[in-house]
Amino acid sequence: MSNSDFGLIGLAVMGQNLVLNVESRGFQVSVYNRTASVTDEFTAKHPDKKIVGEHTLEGFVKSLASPRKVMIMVKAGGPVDAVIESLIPLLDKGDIIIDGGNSLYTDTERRDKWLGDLGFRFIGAGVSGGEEGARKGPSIMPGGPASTWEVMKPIFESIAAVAEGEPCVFHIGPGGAGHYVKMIHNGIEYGDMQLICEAYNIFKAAGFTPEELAEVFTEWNEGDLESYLIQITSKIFAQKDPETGKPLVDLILDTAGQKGTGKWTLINAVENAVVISTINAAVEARILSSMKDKRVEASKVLEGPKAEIDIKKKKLVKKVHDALFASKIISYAQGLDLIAAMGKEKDWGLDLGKIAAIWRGGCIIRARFLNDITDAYRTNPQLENLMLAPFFTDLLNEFQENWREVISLATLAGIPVPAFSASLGYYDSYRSAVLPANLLQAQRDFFGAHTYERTDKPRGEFSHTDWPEVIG
Ligand SMILES: NC(=O)C1=CN([C@@H]2O[C@H](COP(=O)(O)OP(=O)(O)OC[C@H]3O[C@@H](n4cnc5c(N)ncnc54)[C@H](OP(=O)(O)O)[C@@H]3O)[C@@H](O)[C@H]2O)C=CC1
Ligand SMILES: O=C(CO)[C@H](O)[C@H](O)COP(=O)(O)O
Repeated sequence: MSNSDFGLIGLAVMGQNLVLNVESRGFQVSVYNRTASVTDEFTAKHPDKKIVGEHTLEGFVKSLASPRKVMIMVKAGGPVDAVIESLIPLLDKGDIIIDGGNSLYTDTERRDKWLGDLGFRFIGAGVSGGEEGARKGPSIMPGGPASTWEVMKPIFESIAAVAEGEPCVFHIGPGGAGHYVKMIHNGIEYGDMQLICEAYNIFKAAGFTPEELAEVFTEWNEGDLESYLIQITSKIFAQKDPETGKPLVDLILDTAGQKGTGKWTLINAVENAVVISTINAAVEARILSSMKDKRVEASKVLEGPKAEIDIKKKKLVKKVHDALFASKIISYAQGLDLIAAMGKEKDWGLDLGKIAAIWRGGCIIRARFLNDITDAYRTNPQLENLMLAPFFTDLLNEFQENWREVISLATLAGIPVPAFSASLGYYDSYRSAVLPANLLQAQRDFFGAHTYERTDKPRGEFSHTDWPEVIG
């Protein structure tokens, strides 16, 4: 048998499906998994495919054509380093290692330097699309040297999703840029998911059944909210539990898991002094959801109104649609703002139009409105904030009344809407020519002589006041 064009290590959900995808494009693929039985089961399931299963890393490396292209799809963190360390003695200079997992971008930068110094080539590529995307065409966000990308381009372009005739992959930038953009993609994913959950909670309080919600989300998916997450949500509401015949969603415990990309996004936002309040609220909502026992105890003593919303269902659907869409625009505005800030800070030369374009297909956040985001940045690559692109300004102006009403209705009924509220708070703050920070500056000057600028003096000229003494 000839040597394989591509090798993949880590045959869990993502790895297996990526292998099948690569193989289906005409490449021969060698595979290796730490637990050998997984390799055997996988190759036995696909006897007619050009897939070579290996039980040892030595055999795996030997089975690859030069320069070797080895993709690692294992758990992020220590396992990636462990696999790289085992590969180093077996590879030749010039061979290419691709980490396709959800690695923290700073780890990718460390690995980029480590492997580069040893003469290997390294690509840190975010891959999005879950099981189905990996199999049929994910969105891929590769970072690393442009020359290494050129070698990988034919394979990556052939396996990626296609949106509007364009492959959902391009060279994002050097070093950790690809994994960084994937991290923000996931932060935005958290925001999208939480906003949908808040809409669901409001609908529940208005008496919608899961069957009715399946219809609402199906209808939404045929309009301007069309997206993968809205689509799967409609399917979730329609799903019955085979054991009980009840809607499955009603039987799932309300405690959310998270693997870290949302938290990393928040840390990075704080480091860059960029507001991502919608994503922040989404991460915190997952944390609060996981405190199930504490919430159950608190629900017995802390009072609030009955969670009931009394409004005609059809009217509510339109209002919640507007609140959801407006909040979603804010979430993307914030995520893209963070990418722009970090891109500048790191001098990565990031292209927001191209990034939005590769999120239009394959990935979890794929959505019809990413076409409009792509257009907005292609029209004006220097766009200050997505909210200020005329298309989105018009939508926000149209939606803002219903958005406020939904948040008021929810708040008066004691229904938590942290991501809706955080989004509106950002919108209202951003559009306020005057904020109450004058008082804040006075407070800072009062207790710490931090000085302040005055409205009647030029910017950059700082004043201080001898405030009255307050301590005894
Ligand atoms: N699942 C998803 O929807 C998505 C996942 N990702 C990312 O892709 C990567 C793979 O994800 P997924 O397919 O879900 O698999 P998991 O993250 O569950 O990882 C399981 C794989 O990692 C291997 N592994 C774990 N520890 C080690 C180690 N110390 N040495 C060698 N191999 C090890 C396992 O081997 P063994 O069988 O021997 O245990 C198995 O092949 C992760 O980084 C994930 O975050 C990205 C996008 C979507
Ligand atoms: O990267 C992904 C999707 O894009 C993975 O599914 C990831 O695990 C999602 O994050 P979390 O597990 O924290 O919800």
